[in-house]
Formats: sequence, C-alpha cells, structure tokens
Amino acid sequence: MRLMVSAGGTGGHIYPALAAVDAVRRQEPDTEVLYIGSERGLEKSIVPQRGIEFKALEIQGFRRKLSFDNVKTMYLFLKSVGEAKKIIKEFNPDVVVGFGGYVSGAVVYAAHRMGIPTVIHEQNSVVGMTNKFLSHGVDEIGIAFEAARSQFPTDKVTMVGNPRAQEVAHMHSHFEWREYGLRNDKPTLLIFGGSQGALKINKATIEAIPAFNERDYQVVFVTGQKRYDDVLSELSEAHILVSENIVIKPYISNMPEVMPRVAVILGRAGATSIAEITALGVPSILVPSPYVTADHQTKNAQSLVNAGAAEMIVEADLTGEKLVAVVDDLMNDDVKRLEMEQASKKLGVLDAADQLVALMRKAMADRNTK
Ligand SMILES: CC(=O)N[C@H]1[C@@H](OP(=O)(O)OP(=O)(O)OC[C@H]2O[C@@H](n3ccc(=O)[nH]c3=O)[C@H](O)[C@@H]2O)O[C@H](CO)[C@@H](O)[C@@H]1O
Repeated sequence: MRLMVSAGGTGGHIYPALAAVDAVRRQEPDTEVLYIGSERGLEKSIVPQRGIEFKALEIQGFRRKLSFDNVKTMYLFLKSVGEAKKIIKEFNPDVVVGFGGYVSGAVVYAAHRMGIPTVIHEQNSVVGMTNKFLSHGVDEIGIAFEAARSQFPTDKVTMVGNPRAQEVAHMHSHFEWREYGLRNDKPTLLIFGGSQGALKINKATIEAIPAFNERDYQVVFVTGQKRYDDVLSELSEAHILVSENIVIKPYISNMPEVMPRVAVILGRAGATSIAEITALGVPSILVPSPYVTADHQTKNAQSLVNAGAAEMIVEADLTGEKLVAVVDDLMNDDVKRLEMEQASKKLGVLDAADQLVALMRKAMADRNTK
C-alpha cells in the first residue's frame, strides 16, 4: 500500500497516527509511508525517530481557528492545500488518513479534491474543528468515543477505538526502572501532564516533593520538554531536595515500554493518554485540562471515573497537599488498585489499529467499485 498520514501539533494526534502506520506495515511490510506534519508541532522530532519519511507544510496563522470567516486564514489554508497537492501528486498515495491538528485539514482536503480515498480518525469525545470541517468530504470516519458519532455525518462513522491502545497493549516491554536509577521492586507513580506537560500539575508536584521524599514508593515526574528548566529552577530557588526515589524528566519518548511498569498514573485526561491507560489497565488519578474545547477532558475523565477505573481531581482543587493525600491513599491500598486495574482494562479497545486499517481498505475498495 502507499499510505499517506497527517497529524499535527500534539502527541494525542501524532501517536495514534504512528500506531496506525505500524499496523499497516505489520500487515503489508512493503508499504510505503509518507507522514505530512507541520514545521512547529512535536511531530517534526517524533516522526523521523521512527524511521518514517516526513515532510512538513509551512502552516501559519492556524493557531486559533480553521474557519472561513477571515480572509487571511482562508488565504493561508489554500496555500497549504496547494503545497499538499504537490506532495500528494508526487507520492501518489492509495489512501490519505488524517488524525487531527490543523495540518491534517489541508492534507486531507487536498487529497479529497484530487479524488483520492480519504479517512479521518477522531480521538476525542468532542469532535475537533479540523475533523468537523473535513467530515463532509471524506469517505470514512473512525471514532474512539461513541459520543463523537452524532457530531459527524453518521453514515460514514465506525467505532474503531484509538490505534495507540493496540500498540501499547501488545508491546513486549523490556524496560526496567533500573534504567532510571530506580528500583525494580518498588511501586512507581508516573506523573505527566499530556504530551507538553502541564503548569498546574508541575506546580503541585513541586510542592509535593518534600512528602514524596519520605515515601516508600517511587515517583517519575515528567515536566514537559519546554517546562523542564523552569521546574529545576523552582526546586533550586525553594531549596527543595529531591531524594533518590524520585526522578525528574523532561519527556519520555518510549512511553509504551515504560507504562506497563507503572503502578499509578497521575495526569491529564487527553484522549490518547486515556486510550493507553485503559489498554493496559493502569489505575489513574486524572486532572482534566480546563483549557480545551467544550471541556472534553472532563468528559473523558468522567467516563473512567464512572466505570471505577480512575479518580479525578479538578484542577482548581489541585494543591501539593491534595495530590499527596490522593496518591498516598491509592499507593497504600493494593485492593483498590487491583479493582481499578480491572475496571480500567474493561474499557480498552485492543484491536483499534487493525480496525482502522480495515476502514482504510474499505475506503479504497469502495472507490474502486464506484
Ligand atoms: C491541550 C490539548 O489540546 N490537549 C489535547 C491533546 O493533548 P495531548 O497531546 O497532551 O494528548 P494526549 O493525552 O491524548 O496524548 C499524549 C500522548 O503523549 C504521550 N507522551 C506524553 C508525555 C511524554 O513524556 N511522553 C509521551 O510519549 C502519551 O503517552 C500520549 O500518547 O490531544 C488530545 C487528543 O486529541 C486531546 O484529548 C487533548 O485534550
């Protein structure tokens, strides 16, 4: 197959795209893949590391809104569509799949205009702006939350789950905490605020470190690449020492290897993080970002809380003290963790990537029979 994928901006869009690429390659090892991203997003560093050919569109002025109500946005969009068309013509894909982020808007739109089969994948319960815009033209739409169905033209929608769930669930991890200078025989709490880190989670964790220093469990605190230096400066200015049961990292690039070793995750409730957590059945404490469209992270988190798979802390209530109290409760209660683990696992869709590949094939086959 000649597969073109596009996903931009944050890990929540990029990792599902990479998991889908892996699934296609597993089924058809001689598949040619081209990933189109933007110059500015995380994809520029993540994708080439995976040995996937990457091209970037210069996509500016799309930071807020993909809409036709202003001339500049329209002009920049059409310019990107023009650039995308050239790349598509050269690569000649059998199918083009978009996973969200502004760049995928230009790429999938261009492909549709050129008569190439197109598929989009929506990771969230509340549909993103780009996917909403594309939904009228594309051939197939894969979703990961039932709640998304009614926000799309329903005859094109198939529930497939999030491809990243399949990737993490089938990972044979060789990771050991020793690689981080930690012990393999202690339960470990992983703290991370989505793919870019979260200011409030970082602040509360800094406040919690003196208490964590005294605990019998271990803590891996991931700050987000751009927030790492600030966290270290804050710790040093406040003269907070960090004991050897705590490790602070800017980013973890092999999350599917690390996550299976984690006892509890404390983090945001982004759709792809949730897919991973439920694929592995990791008990979690979720602090939804209140800054996202239609408060969708609260809805994501609530679905886990309702199933008994997670606990939720509202960001406005998050302090160092609160964080330590909730974490202590869970880390010290093996029975509760086990119950949450089982409840969490029930929500995972473990063949999501294969289901999405089937949808790609359907888009291609339907086109050939038309
Ligand atoms: C602020 C914002 O708009 N957030 C959105 C964005 O979040 P974001 O990109 O943060 O989304 P997710 O939580 O869904 O995904 C984060 C991904 O990054 C990975 N990871 C994270 C930290 C790290 O050190 N290493 C690493 O690999 C996680 O394992 C996961 O695969 O996309 C999600 C999916 O569309 C949305 O649900 C979120 O609401």
